[in-house]
Amino acid sequence: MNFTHTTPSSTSMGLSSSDSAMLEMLVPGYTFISRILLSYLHIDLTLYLQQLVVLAVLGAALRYVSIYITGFFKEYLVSTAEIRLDDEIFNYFMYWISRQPHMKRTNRFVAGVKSNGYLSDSDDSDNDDNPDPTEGEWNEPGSTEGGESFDEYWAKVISRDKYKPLRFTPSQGRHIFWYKNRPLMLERQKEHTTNRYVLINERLYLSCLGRDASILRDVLNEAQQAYVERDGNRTIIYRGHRYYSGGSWNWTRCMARSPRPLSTVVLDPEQKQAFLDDIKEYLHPRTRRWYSNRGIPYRRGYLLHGPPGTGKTSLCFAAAGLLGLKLYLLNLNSKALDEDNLGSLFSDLPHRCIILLEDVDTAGITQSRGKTVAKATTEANGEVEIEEIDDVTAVDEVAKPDKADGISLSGLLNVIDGVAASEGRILVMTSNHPEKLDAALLRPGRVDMSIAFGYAGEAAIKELFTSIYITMEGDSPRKNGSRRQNTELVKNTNGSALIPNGVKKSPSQELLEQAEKEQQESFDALRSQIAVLATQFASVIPLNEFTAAEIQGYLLHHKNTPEKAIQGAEKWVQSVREKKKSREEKSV
Ligand SMILES: Nc1ncnc2c1ncn2[C@@H]1O[C@H](COP(=O)(O)OP(=O)(O)OP(=O)(O)O)[C@@H](O)[C@H]1O
Repeated sequence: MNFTHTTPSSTSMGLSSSDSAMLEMLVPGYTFISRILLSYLHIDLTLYLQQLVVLAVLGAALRYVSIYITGFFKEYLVSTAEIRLDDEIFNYFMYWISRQPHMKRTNRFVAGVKSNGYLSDSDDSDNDDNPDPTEGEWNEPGSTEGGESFDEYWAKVISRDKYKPLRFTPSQGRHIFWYKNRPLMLERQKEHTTNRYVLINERLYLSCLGRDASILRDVLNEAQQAYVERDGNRTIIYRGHRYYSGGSWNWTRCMARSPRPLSTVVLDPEQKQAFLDDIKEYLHPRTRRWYSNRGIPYRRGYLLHGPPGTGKTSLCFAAAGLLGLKLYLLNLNSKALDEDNLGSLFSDLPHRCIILLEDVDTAGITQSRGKTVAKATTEANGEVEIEEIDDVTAVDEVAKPDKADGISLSGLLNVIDGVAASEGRILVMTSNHPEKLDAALLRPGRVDMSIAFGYAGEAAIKELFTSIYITMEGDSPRKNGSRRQNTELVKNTNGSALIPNGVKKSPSQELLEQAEKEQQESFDALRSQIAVLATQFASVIPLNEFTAAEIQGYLLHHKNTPEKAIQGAEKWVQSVREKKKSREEKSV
């Protein structure tokens, strides 16, 4: 007797195992489906084998052709711009697109209270990057606009703060929208990453039909313009930062703040002017040429030194605002920052900017590079005097032990002015103890100018007092609203409808002149009154003992009552002295 062993998957269906394997390859799941159909519905797929094979081959061919055509289309008939999350353009584009009318109509969007989502953890509606919409909105009781009490105003602000403005950006996937009568496609893609520290990484692809990508550049330029216009004249601050442990460091925009007028920084006017003139001279185009003609690296460094709270950071910030420069902050104390990252941060700096390294003496870079070191001491005139010393132990009390992590002195020196160091930037270092710094860090080329900030002398005390009590543009009137009335007058008389044609000097013009004169007189009277009070205040405060920050802090307690500030000054001096003494005793 002849037995032939058959299996359902081969002979019963008339298929060899190689045929099944081929079908399985063309139609994944074929074997499973055919068995189910045979068992439950008694449909034998092998009867339709020819048709099935033709269909499968056709399907595979179609898939291949469609991939090829899509690839061809993408490569030759479509232009695409890629936008990466770690670049500022991502913010520009998200800001721009969230304000486009089609974002109101789309049914697939990401809703959020931040415009960018990830780039900056502090870039939300609560910080300075988004101007407060309620700023200057309060109408005092009795004002012509219809006043409200502070409590009413505050209740309004608080209830508005509960609702952060919502922003809508396109969700993951493809979106078609129209720009200048042309269809554009935006694809938002989440990046797959194996790094467990990276929570989100994504890219945008902006495409248009045709090989001419100028429309994409137009969109991106417009996005940048919208973003930059929003900043106005505010000073943009970046900080060196990394997204996740082990990742690379980048400059992240952290806020945009109203510029600080240089006049509000109390410092010897000559020093202030010298600092500003020096920066301006450095930024002048002829200086760059001058440097390059002589082969001198085009770099400038400043050291601002003095006790805490004497205005070092304020001066740097005011200079950035005045010159419209971006400010880059970097904390050298971070153990996670290594020399490679420091180098790449410096090389990523734009050509014109201020990079501020605060408190360099605390950054663990105080150890010397070699055997011959120098001891830096601050002279009475504020200059940092450098004295060469052969023995390393001579500065032992200021030298920290080698750090396992972070930046070494030679690492810092290399990025500041090594062969690969960037050019064009303004480096500002601040220090509370310049005498602790290695002479190598202070030598010309690295520090070209040093400015000493000291405790407040008589002129500084008077200036601080005056700056608190003088009425400035934008201040609300403190009493009876006389300033506001004057402003109203200016507004009304400026209106063209109030000045009849052909009349040289209308009654309203005369009124305006009269009001301006009165305003000037009352301003002069106020100024001289404040000058007298400032002299009284300066006579009570011991000279060269308190920092500007301390004096300012005290005056802020009496910001509407200068007389009270003078009366309480002596008591305040005593209490601060006692606090300092007890702090010193504790630290000994
Ligand atoms: N010379 C000054 N003129 C005007 N304001 C000052 C001055 N010094 C300090 N202040 C005020 O004190 C505060 C602290 O000032 P700032 O941060 O500039 O001091 P700093 O010298 O940089 O201090 P630190 O060494 O601690 O960084 C600020 O609010 C600033 O307005």
